[in-house]
Amino acid sequence: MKAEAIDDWQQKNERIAADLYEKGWSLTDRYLTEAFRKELLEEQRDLLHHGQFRHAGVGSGDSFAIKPEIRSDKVLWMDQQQLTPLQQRYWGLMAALQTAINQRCYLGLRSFEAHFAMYPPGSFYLRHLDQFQSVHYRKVTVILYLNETWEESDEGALRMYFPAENGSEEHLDVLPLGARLVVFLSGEIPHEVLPTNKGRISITGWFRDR
Ligand SMILES: O=C(O)CCC(=O)C(=O)O
Ligand SMILES: [Fe+2]
Repeated sequence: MKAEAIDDWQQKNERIAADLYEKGWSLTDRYLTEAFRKELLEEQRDLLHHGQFRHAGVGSGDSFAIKPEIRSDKVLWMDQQQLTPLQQRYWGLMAALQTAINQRCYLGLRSFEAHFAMYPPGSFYLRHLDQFQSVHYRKVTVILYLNETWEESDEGALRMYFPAENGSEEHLDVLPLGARLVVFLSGEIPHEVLPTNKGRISITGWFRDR
């Protein structure tokens, strides 16, 4: 990579880490080049066509269950031991982001896990936190959208909830625009995926402290 390209990533990562420190979440558009986004999308479509995706579940360990009334997306976990060259590039970007977050936020992030996600038309994920009751090691959520195009009428926004000044709550809707990266504290920001009208494709990852 050219020196200025590395500077560019470094700057993006430092700003994301600063946002996370100051307000607990961050949004970056054009996190990836169009070429890289398209390659990741193609690879994900390929894996989908080969039937490798499974219905996602909720909870972990003994409490894991497939609950289509709570979430109806399909996922494919990446295997760190068997990453394709393209997935390695994504993993490398996330490693750099993890370093930037650790330097700024002292979260002690030590490992990363990620899955491809596909929300078929009509699917959703009801309001939740990304930390499970019994499992606290997910510290930071990072979602990268890969969609080719997205209009307001396609719906399927990520809705994040925040405490408002008067003790009530406000929310922010974020459309899953291609190459958009959303990062937030897994244990602090309740969120949901509103029903989508169109197939919705992303990679969701979590930085963990163990
Ligand atoms: O895809 C999104 O916008 C959010 C997905 C999500 O909340 C999750 O996988 O835990
Ligand atoms: Fe989530």
